[in-house]
Amino acid sequence: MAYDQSAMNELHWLIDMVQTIEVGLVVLDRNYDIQLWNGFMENHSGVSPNSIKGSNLFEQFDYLPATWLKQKMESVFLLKNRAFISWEQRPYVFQFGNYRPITGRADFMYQNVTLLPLSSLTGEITHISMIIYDVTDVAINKLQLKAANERLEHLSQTDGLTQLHNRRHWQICMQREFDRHARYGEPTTLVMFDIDHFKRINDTYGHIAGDKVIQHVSHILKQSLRETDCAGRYGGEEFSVVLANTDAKSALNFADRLREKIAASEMLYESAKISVTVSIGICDIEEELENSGKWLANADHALYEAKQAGRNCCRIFEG
Ligand SMILES: Nc1nc2c(ncn2[C@@H]2O[C@H](COP(=O)(O)OP(=O)(O)OP(=O)(O)O)[C@@H](O)[C@H]2O)c(=O)[nH]1
Repeated sequence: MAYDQSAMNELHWLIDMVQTIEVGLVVLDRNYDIQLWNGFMENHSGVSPNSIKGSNLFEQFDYLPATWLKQKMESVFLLKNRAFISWEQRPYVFQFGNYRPITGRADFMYQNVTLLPLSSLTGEITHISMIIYDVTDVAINKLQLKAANERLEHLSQTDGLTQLHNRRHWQICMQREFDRHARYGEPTTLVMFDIDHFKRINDTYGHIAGDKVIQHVSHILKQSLRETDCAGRYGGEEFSVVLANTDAKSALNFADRLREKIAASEMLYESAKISVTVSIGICDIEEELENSGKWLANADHALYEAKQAGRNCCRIFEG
């Protein structure tokens, strides 16, 4: 008798805990009809256990990804194994609002869900249980950390003045294109250019005007690029571009168009109209090129020749 009493007590406590625990508990039968719906589910869905018991889960919540979820549930019935749904795979299964004040930034509750086979007294799997965990805090923290890391990564790769790749990151891209050429042999060309007599701009109009000219030139450069081109600010007023799938002749077309666009444009600074020109060096990858450093040096040499030839012109490196 005393044993019965204690067992009854235990059962009572368990039911109480199931009702009040801060985790969602749902039991479904073989037809996905709801057999148990605890307090957590009631609080977040607004639907009481009495009104939902016996109704079909997928009819009750028609937004549920039925095909996908049924497939997972069938495998739980069949293989008698647990299955997990992580918020990273699917942010939520049940569309519940997020009421937590600390994570007010999320509009919905992120969830991890476990599907658990429930066996009858004969050992048959007749039901499954869904256990729904609110992981909004963890998810938001992780997403914020990821976003912050992405911002930091972008900052560490980007030149602040022009928003082009900075020198270090551009060199990594350039090396990648050099290696790609070694593997696939596609024509790849390096273009380096430098603003002519830039010192005079600084001396005449001041450093701020000089900075604006650098931004102006990089803006025109960005407009001229294709998706696959990799452009960077190599140094103060020196820019570098790797043109993928482009031979020296096509690169010369690109470079001449860019040069003409820059020469034809004007930048307004205070009441002054500032025009600049650029000199451009071009070098494609030849078979005898030992490394990317030599490629860069050759393009730089071609740029030097363009300067020597009177500036505002392009030169292709001739070995
Ligand atoms: N405003 C500004 N000036 C810079 C920046 N980086 C480098 N410079 C200046 O750019 C000038 C480069 O001058 P030089 O290398 O002599 O070349 P240049 O006057 O352009 O002459 P050429 O290249 O021979 O046509 C220097 O005066 C640098 O101080 C920058 O970020 N902003």
